Amino acid sequence: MATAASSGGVSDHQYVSVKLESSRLAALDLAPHLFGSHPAAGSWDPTKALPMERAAAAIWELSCVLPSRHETLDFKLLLKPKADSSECIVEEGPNRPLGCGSNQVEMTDAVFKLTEKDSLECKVWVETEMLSPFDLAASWKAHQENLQPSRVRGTYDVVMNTETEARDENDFASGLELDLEKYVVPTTPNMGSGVVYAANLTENPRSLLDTGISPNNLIKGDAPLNHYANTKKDVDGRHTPSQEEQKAVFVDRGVGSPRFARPTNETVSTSNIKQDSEAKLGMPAAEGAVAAAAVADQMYGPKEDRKLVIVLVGLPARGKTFTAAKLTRYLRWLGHETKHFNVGKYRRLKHGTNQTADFFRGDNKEGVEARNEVAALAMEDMLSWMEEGGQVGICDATNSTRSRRNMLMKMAEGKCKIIFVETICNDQDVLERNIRLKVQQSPDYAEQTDFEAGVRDFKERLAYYEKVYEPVDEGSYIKMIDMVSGNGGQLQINNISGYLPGRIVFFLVNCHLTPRPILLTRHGESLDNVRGRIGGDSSLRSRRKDKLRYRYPRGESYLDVIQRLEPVIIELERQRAPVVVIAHQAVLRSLYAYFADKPLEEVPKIEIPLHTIIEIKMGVTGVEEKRYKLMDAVNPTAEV
Ligand SMILES: Nc1ncnc2c1ncn2[C@@H]1O[C@H](COP(=O)(O)OP(=O)(O)OP(=O)(O)O)[C@@H](O)[C@H]1O
Ligand SMILES: O=P(O)(O)OC[C@H]1O[C@](O)(CO)[C@@H](O)[C@@H]1O
Repeated sequence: MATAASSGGVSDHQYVSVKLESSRLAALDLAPHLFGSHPAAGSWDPTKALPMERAAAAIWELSCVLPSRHETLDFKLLLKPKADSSECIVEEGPNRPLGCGSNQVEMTDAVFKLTEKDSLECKVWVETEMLSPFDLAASWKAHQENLQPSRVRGTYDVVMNTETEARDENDFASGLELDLEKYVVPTTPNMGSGVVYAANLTENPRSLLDTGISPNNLIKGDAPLNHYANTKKDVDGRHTPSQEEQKAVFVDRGVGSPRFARPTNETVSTSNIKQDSEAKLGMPAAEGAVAAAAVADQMYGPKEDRKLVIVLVGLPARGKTFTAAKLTRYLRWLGHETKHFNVGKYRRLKHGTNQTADFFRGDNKEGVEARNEVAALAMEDMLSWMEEGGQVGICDATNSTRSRRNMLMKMAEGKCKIIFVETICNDQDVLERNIRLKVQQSPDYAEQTDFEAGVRDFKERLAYYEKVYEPVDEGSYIKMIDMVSGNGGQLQINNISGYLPGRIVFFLVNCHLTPRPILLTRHGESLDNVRGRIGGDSSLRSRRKDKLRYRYPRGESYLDVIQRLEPVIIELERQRAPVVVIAHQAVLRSLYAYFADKPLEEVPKIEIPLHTIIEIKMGVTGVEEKRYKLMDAVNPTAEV
């Protein structure tokens, strides 16, 4: 089993997307345009400015593909009255430069002077991303065929390098004859059908659910992430979740009511809790040399060190749930029984989804009690699960006061070790983007029809939290400070020791949010592939009984391969440029399982077809997948 990984190189074309948001613009009958120094952007001639497409009620966008090694381009936005486009209003301030190079998202305001007394402020996002060869090929082909604006990533794009139409044999783009869009194949609902709101995928609150109903029917973990992307229900295209979806999960027992007894009739599936002797001893399910270190720690450490609780800390919209979900995926992939308990999910279940900012006020005694109560319930559920064999529990809430953290520490005393992971972000642009994402995605705002009112409410909630926030300086902690601002940020650690905490620190220090594709593909079809043979002692098929753990004589099991690939996953997380991984199926299955969050037992069965490219897109909302099938395999049914 071998891995060949290379980064970047194939195409250094740059995809640029400019988005403008204004709730006033449509009513003013003004159409936003972009013009700039490049001939394709009108060479500063307003009459040749490029119109932006209306993407939503208050959003306009334009995307373009810039050639490799382009000169710095300057541009500006301008507004043209729909009735008389000769009178245009150019945005105030200096030109906006578009440099050549890295992936980044930038958010600034554009100010247009409508009259002497009236100015219009619009939010503007400029996102640049190194372009995958597939998107480039599709765009190039469409441009060649139609000489029309084509679509890349779902938005219209303009190909800027029109003057280089004369074909050059050495030019990558001109040599591509493949329209990869037509090779796109449907993918599994797991990653392929869009990103899912991460908090929905966390543990179902067992202590809050009535008996006799499957929790999976109650909380729809696969609900699409963006309310606005759903069936049009109102002017902004917001999706209002069905009453059933919201109400079925709502079991209101009143603020400050006594704790509920845990249902005697267990309704939560515990099938994935290991019942074998290994689990009872608190041993990790993972095998191989790396996991041996964890086993040693667990055998010789004090009892409470055998179980680990990671308590997230931070103001709202700081990436706590995002970080918790990522850590959960990583630890599970390494074979550690890990569960993510999101207190927001408990809160929504017990108190409904329509709480206003007032509920989160630090001086709202009832609200504080209610929040403490659901946090305690989540912690209790986590500790019970740990007694049943769980190894790492992740408690995801703001946990923003010392008294809340004391309560959690008391509950965990003598049972498990606690590490606080605090996410701090002071970058106003990142925060603004996060807040807007939250209002788009969170079930808290699913019924709010006025997007800006939702943003205001969330900002008010945030301000209440800021008033009482006490950063962590107690116990064992990892502080992630401005890790996504683009400048690298910093990680501060205090009182961290042991194998697993060490791995967690190393993982977190390598994670970032820069959008980039990771391309997975198998080697070319071999004669053995055609014959359906995998060589060696493959007919031993002991292997058939337990393909995940079976270790070939002098060889490896899938679990061994996963352990061996751990540094590759860290490297894929660390890289900011596109990466292509060409490898054998077992290696790709193991890597893919990480990104798609597949349970270990499924790894040996994951289908990684020949002649297919799996594009994994990592970005600010999580992981998405797209597949391209380039041709059929000679023997597609051959098991390898
Ligand atoms: N370390 C980080 N710092 C800032 N933003 C981050 C970080 N990690 C992820 N993000 C971004 O923050 C966005 C919002 O994250 P998330 O929903 O996890 O916030 P949260 O802190 O859990 O908020 P809340 O407390 O309101 O539930 C994510 O979509 C992601 O783009
Ligand atoms: O009770 P705490 O610690 O504020 O944290 C839980 C709360 O955090 C939030 O994520 C803040 O936005 C809410 O969804 C949730 O109710």
